[in-house]
Parts: sequence; structure tokens; C-alpha cells
Amino acid sequence: MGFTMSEKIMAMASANDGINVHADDIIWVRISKAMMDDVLGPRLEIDDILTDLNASIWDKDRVVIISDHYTPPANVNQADIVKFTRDWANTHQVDHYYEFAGPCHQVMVEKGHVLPGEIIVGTDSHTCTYGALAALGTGVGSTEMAGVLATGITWMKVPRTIKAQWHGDLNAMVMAKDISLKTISVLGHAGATYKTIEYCGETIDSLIMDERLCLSNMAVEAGAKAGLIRYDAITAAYLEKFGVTETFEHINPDEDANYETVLSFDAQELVPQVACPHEVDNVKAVSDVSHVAIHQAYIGSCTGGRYNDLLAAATLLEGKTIAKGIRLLVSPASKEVYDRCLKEGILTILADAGATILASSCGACLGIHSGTLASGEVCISTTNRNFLGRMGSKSSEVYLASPLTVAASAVTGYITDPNAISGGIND
Ligand SMILES: CC(C)[C@H](C(=O)O)[C@@H](O)C(=O)O
Ligand code: SF4
Repeated sequence: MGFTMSEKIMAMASANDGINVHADDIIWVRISKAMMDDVLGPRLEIDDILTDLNASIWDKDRVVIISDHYTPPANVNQADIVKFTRDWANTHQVDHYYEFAGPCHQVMVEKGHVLPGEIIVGTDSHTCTYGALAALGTGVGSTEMAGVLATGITWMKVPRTIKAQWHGDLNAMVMAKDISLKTISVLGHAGATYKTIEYCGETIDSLIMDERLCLSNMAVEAGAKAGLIRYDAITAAYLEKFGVTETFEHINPDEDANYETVLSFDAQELVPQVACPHEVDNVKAVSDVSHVAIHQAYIGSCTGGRYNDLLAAATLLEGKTIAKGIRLLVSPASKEVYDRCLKEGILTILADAGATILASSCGACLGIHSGTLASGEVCISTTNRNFLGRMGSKSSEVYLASPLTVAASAVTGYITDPNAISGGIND
């Protein structure tokens, strides 16, 4: 019997130095990188625990701290948290500190902090994003993080794996977000709890890295520990800019690996999807909810604010104007994405269509600043969560969709299938 990606990666990182490990084994693993954000990072128990233990950071070069949720701060409390985080990084000589760089997961990948085969823990549930680069990223709580900071190791149960294979070419106006929502609708929001989802098949093989990152990012919305995509030429090309020449085929799954479940999807049957309030697995075809009027459309976050997302939206919106009374907010997923889109005129196209361009931040995604929803308002968003009150008032509603669907909806003021908008990217 062969091995899944999780089994291979965890065997390499295991304290027993590469002996075989199997799903359900509980093992000690060496951590390659530890990422902390400003919400659950140093400001919580971490500082106290390290002080109590009289411990210092096991390897400062492997620690990355990113202030992203509370930047730019909306009030004194948020400003104080960012200040604490910045000062802590300084005092503990953590050089990999970022602020105003964008949501942590995009920053991690685009600054070269993620390599295939690594085990990366982060104080944020969407740390599973790194699975797009064939790294086993997973979220941990602050107490667990304190242990990792002190020792560089942690214990984990080796996850069982669900293989989600997608075959065939995607239809026009269908994106990775639609693949993700469809898969989660089948699994259910807890269907992959403590499991790995391995996305594979020729549909996934042909996705560019921005799209793969969206897919892995959302794995935790089915409860998954990790959302892995095999290492291939697209991964290698992405890593080239960081000077990575090593190859990582050895962490790809064996043909005869032991999967708990195998799901098979036909990409040709996939139409634009939307997750309706208030669960990510409450998924319908966009055309089934086209009567729903919106107040706000949001393109941003570590899920749907990457270069390709803004490009897709701009291509659809070029020469068009958003509906009267609708707010279209765009927060590029990082400063790097912002700068590239600025340079290439993508932000101008979006702004000309009526979009307001915001700083690269988590703000609106979790309703803490820069786009918070009022009572009774409806938002369609490229983000990853539509829980009750997620983006603001408890009486607001969030629909999750691809950037193309969000852009199309901004044009009409109703949830709209991008295929219904002329001048779309495949015209
Ligand atoms: C606030 C933070 C800890 C949280 C997470 O863990 O994911 C946030 O980023 C989110 O998306 O809900
Ligand atoms: S952008 Fe949204 S999902 Fe991503 S880390 Fe920030 S709050 Fe969480």
C-alpha cells in the first residue's frame, strides 16, 4: 500500500526521521515555519507562556509575524494590538515581520516563506492555503503556538485523506472558487474534519497558482486539516522567483495510496456557484438565486483578492458601470497584488466602473473595518465565510462567489451569473 501526501510529508517531518507513518498515527513533527497574525498572535497567551517557561524562540528565521486583520487600524484598540505585535516582533528579533503587506496567507506565499513538503502552523484557520504549494499548512491556537515557538515541534494525528478528483475543462466563467464551493457542498461544512483534502485530476492540474491557492484556502470550510495539491511544473515555476531549484516529486501521492473516500467531479457539469447565508455548504447555482438584490459587492481577501481575481473582474467590468446605489469594494490580497494591478491599469478599470479601491487588509472579510455591513444589508463576496454576522450586522447576509460572479452582480445589482453579462472575458 502506498502513501498519501500527508503521510509522506509527516513522515519526513517526524521525530523518528522519515519512518513510515499512517493515517491516525499520533506523532511528533518538526515545524518548518510558524506564522502568527495580529489576532491570535503574540498578544494573547503566547507572551505569558514563553515568559513563564523562561523560553526563547527556537529558530527566529522560521517565524513570520504579519499584522493584517487590524491594519489600517479603525480604532485605538486595533492600533494598540498592531503596536503590541510590532513591538513584540522587534523585541524578539523576528525579522520576518510584515505590516500593511496584506492578509497573512498571501504574504506568506508571495514572500517565499512556503516550500513544498514543509509543515507550517499558523494562528489562523486558513493556514491550509499553503497546500496549493504542496505544503502541509494548518491552523493552531495560541497555546499550541507558544509550544511550537519554544520547541520547534508539536504533536499531530496524521490525517486521513479525501481525494477530490476533478476531470475535464472548466466552462466559461467558472473559476476555482466554484470548484471549491461545489466540493464543500458535497462534503458538508464538517465533512472533512481533521482530514486532508487532496485535490487532483486534470482540471486541478491545469489551474494556475492563484486559482490553486483559492482552492486550498477554502479546505478548512469543510473542516479539513489541510487542502493539498500535488507538486508539479506550475508549483516549480511559482517557486523559481525565490531561487528554489530543488524538486519535490517525492511528496506526491502514490497511485495505490490509502484514501478514506474518493470523490469524482465532472468540470463540464460545473456552472457558477454561490454559497448562500449562513453556511459555506449552503451552495446553489448562481442562476437559482438571481432574484436576490445586493447592497455591496466585495472582491478581496486571502481567498479571492489575488491578481487573477482582480484581472478577471476587470476584464468583465471594462467599459461597464456598476448599478446605481451598489457599493463595489476591492481590496487586493497584498501590497504586491495592489502594485501590480496599479501598474497594469487593472485598478483604473475597476475604479472607472465605480469600484472603491481599499488597502490590502482583512478588514471587510471579517467585518471589523473598511466595508462593515449595516443591518439588513446583503453582500456578495469573494471571501471564504458567510457565517451569521461575519461581515457586520447579525441581520446582514453574505453570499460567497467567484470574482466573476461578484463583478457581474455589481453590474446588475442582483446576484448574477457572469455568463449573463455581455463583454465577459470569453467574448
Ligand atoms: C481572526 C482569525 C483568527 C480568523 C481565522 O482563524 O481564520 C480569521 O482570519 C478568519 O478568517 O476568520
Ligand atoms: S482575509 Fe479573511 S479569511 Fe483571510 S486571514 Fe484575513 S480575515 Fe481570515
